[in-house]
Amino acid sequence: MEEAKKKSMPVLPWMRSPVDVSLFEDCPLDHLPCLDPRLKVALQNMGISSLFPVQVAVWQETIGPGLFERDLCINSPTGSGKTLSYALPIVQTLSNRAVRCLRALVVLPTRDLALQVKDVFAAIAPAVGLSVGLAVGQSSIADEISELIKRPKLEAGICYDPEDLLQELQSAVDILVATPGRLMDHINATRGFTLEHLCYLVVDETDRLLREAYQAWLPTVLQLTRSDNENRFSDASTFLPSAFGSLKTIRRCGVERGFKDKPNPRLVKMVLSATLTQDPNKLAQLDLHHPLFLTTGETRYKLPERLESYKLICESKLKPLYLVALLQSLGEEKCIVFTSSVESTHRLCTLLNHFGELRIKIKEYSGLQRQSVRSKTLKAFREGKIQVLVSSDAMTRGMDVEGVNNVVNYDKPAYIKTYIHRAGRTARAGQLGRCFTLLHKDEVCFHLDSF
Ligand SMILES: Nc1ncnc2c1ncn2[C@@H]1O[C@H](COP(=O)(O)OP(=O)(O)OP(=O)(O)O)[C@@H](O)[C@H]1O
Repeated sequence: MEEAKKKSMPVLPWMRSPVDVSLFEDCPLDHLPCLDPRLKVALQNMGISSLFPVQVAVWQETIGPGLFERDLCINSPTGSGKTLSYALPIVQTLSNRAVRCLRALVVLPTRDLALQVKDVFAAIAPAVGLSVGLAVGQSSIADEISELIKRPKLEAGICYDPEDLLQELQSAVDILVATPGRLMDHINATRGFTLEHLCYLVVDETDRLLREAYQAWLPTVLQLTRSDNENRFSDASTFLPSAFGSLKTIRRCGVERGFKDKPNPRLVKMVLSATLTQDPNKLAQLDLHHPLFLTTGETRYKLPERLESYKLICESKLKPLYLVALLQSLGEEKCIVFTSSVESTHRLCTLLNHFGELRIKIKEYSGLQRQSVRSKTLKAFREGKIQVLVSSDAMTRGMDVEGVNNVVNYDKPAYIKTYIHRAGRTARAGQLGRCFTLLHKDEVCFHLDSF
């Protein structure tokens, strides 16, 4: 037991004395210190009357006594409300900005997740006069640029000297939610796109984003947001883009834009996941400043409180029949069935749709499909027009669909982390949920509770 505990002990010293989020309780909005009344109304309009524990803990480290002095590493279960935990303090802090420029950047691994997070910001930011943009490649790059960059003189019908153009371009957004690919497109080629004034960088689903280098987006962003005295430009030339549309984005020391006499603040980083890596090499890429680790309880990963996990043991060849019987018993409840590959997703979905007894709508959702098809399916699932989604792991991370009561692992997840993210599509926000895993008797040693 002691051995096991030692083994799971993080290597990094600052990870060994975390803030335990499980010691926090829900906090009614009326009792939340310093909450801007306009944001309180916006939250109430979203149906939120109190903050969840992770949101209260992060509030303390940002708006509360912590005052954003440390970078935050947040490891909190799926569905525990991590999105609002960073969105709310960022919006509240930026609410007193005097001049619009890009001050917060949130990076997510997929377009659907970015859209979801943008919706959360969009529900609160306008209440305090802030504007939120999206850079995910959903529309053409030209359309995206016109959403993100403003040309004041042109708008006012005034002719301008092309030489002055760069000076005149301004950000049309205060907060940008982006996927790494499109972010790099703007960094490389969009005139007037600058990270010069960035104050907050959020890396959501950190462990997934750190696995993928995506044109060196992270070192590029870190380099572009370093202040002059830290900036060794020659070192950067190894990865900085050649076209380099954002040469001007190198952060300057000096006065913060719109705040007279206030020095440019340090870039604050917030990194989050339900399965946050503890690997020092991976975390080193984030170049964290005096980081504070927030986690829930003593175990490394935690499942949602109200998740019920079941193992269904059957012979491999009978799996489809077991699944049909299970789906029949679940009636019209929303359910996501996970398979191990895009090919088996397609096969299983086709098969299920041939079972006449299943009087529910079943659709496939996988990485093999075009984004537009996936988005349409997801919308129909959200609206309850589809009851069952058969999905590959494209769906496992972060997706938040209301009313998903059941998750089925048709194929056993290869890793505990995969189990956590799949199961976490249900039992969100304190709701009840069930996760069924179909196993062959030789696979029963797969311990769902071994973490
Ligand atoms: N304070 C709150 N009160 C009620 N509902 C909330 C609150 N905060 C968040 N929610 C809801 O909880 C759900 C889960 O939130 P969110 O998607 O941020 O979870 P998460 O921790 O990021 O999960 P994952 O790790 O799966 O990405 C969302 O539907 C959100 O609207």
